[in-house]
Amino acid sequence: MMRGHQSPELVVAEDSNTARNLLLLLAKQRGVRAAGAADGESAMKLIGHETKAVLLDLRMPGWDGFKSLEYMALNHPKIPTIILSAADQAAEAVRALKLGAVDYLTKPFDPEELFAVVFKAFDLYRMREENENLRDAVGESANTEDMVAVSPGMVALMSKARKIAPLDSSVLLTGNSGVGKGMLARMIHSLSGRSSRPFVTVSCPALPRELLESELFGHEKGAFTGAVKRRIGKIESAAGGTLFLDEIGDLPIDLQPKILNVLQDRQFQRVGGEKTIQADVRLIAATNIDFAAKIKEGSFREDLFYRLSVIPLEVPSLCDRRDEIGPLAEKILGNISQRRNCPQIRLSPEVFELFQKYDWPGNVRELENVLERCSAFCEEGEITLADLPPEFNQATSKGSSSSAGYLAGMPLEEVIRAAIEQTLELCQGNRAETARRLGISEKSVYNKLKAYANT
Ligand SMILES: Nc1ncnc2c1ncn2[C@@H]1O[C@H](COP(=O)(O)OP(=O)(O)OP(=O)(O)O)[C@@H](O)[C@H]1O
Repeated sequence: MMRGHQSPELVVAEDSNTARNLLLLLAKQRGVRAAGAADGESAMKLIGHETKAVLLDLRMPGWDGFKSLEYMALNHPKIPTIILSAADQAAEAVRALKLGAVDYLTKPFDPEELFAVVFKAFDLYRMREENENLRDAVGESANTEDMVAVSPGMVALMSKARKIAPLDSSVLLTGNSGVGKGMLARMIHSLSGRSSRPFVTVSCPALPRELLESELFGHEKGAFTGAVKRRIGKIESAAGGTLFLDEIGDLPIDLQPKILNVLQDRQFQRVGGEKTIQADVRLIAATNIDFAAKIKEGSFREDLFYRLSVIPLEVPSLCDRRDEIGPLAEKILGNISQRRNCPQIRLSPEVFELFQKYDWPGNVRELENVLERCSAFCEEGEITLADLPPEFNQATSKGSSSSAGYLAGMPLEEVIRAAIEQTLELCQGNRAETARRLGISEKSVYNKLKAYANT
């Protein structure tokens, strides 16, 4: 039964009274506590502690879907938003997805399909919450023992990291995607004098420019449309601790002087604010790109690069430390087994050998994903060749650790499709990251996927 003080699990923003009332009725029939409003702004006010998803019409009087999405990204980033769009609004729906909506449904919708999407969004919300709790827990406990380091390169890196951890200088971590830069940053923080204060991460490509600026520096009430209350940015919330700027190469050029100011003068201003605020953070930045090219083309300031890289540390790719694949796999499988409360899952000798030969372009993250997936299917606690994903077998069965051998003779379109689909999987469905890694536009990724969906 709905109690007065409980906030809705589902908020519906839809200007058509008939459609809104129908949605609320359908929700009630499924035991979902829902509330609705006819415009975005009123709907946003209904969001409470128990809200796990928002259904958002795109065209509404007052705050439309886009304005509401921006508000959600700023104020309720964990709550998934599902777009309700008319059949002729496909382009707008895509824009909404880019602004962070998780899915979109075209009207008229099938109630079963609609609620399947809503329940998936509830699951996603729970997952985001769990991840956040997990991250907080890991943040507290990250220490040298969590990080596997047995290869000479990693042992040397860890020893350097331990030495520089207590200093307050900024650190630039370089290395390919998934090598462990984020983990190393946490470790440096946990070994520093700032360890009892927050470790705060900001991923530069994850947000559009305006949202990123507000995420970093915060904003004053009324600074821009949607800024309905003052917001404290990540630099401020990391006070006394460490700010980890992931993928710093994607920091927009016009935000770079503001970060330079934080590094040089240890101060900044909130967006729309006049007060100068002291920035008490240690900066650790990470990148997987070649800065020389970015500086040359003028998209990254050289002075900022030098300020950031007072201490440069390079994390080697997994294929350059193959002796670490075994210990890493064991550690990851240990974590999985512990989480599932089952005996330690092992690799069969054949899989172990194959793992040593494989190139691991997605590095430790790919190893984690493969193990996570295989251990869900494996029987009797051992991962065998049959449990491996097909593309993994394909890539290695030709006796070559590089994929070039099996690509030869394949129709180009299939190669492109495989590259897009596998990169998307590697990036856990993140289209923007997929586009970035493949060096194509996000629109091209979207168009290709749309075309593949019809074949
Ligand atoms: N040496 C290691 N020991 C144990 N786990 C590791 C190690 N290196 C990486 N991992 C794990 O691999 C995953 C990827 O690591 P992380 O996110 O730190 O990589 P990254 O280099 O920051 O990636 P990206 O550039 O894509 O952000 C994480 O789940 C991390 O816990």
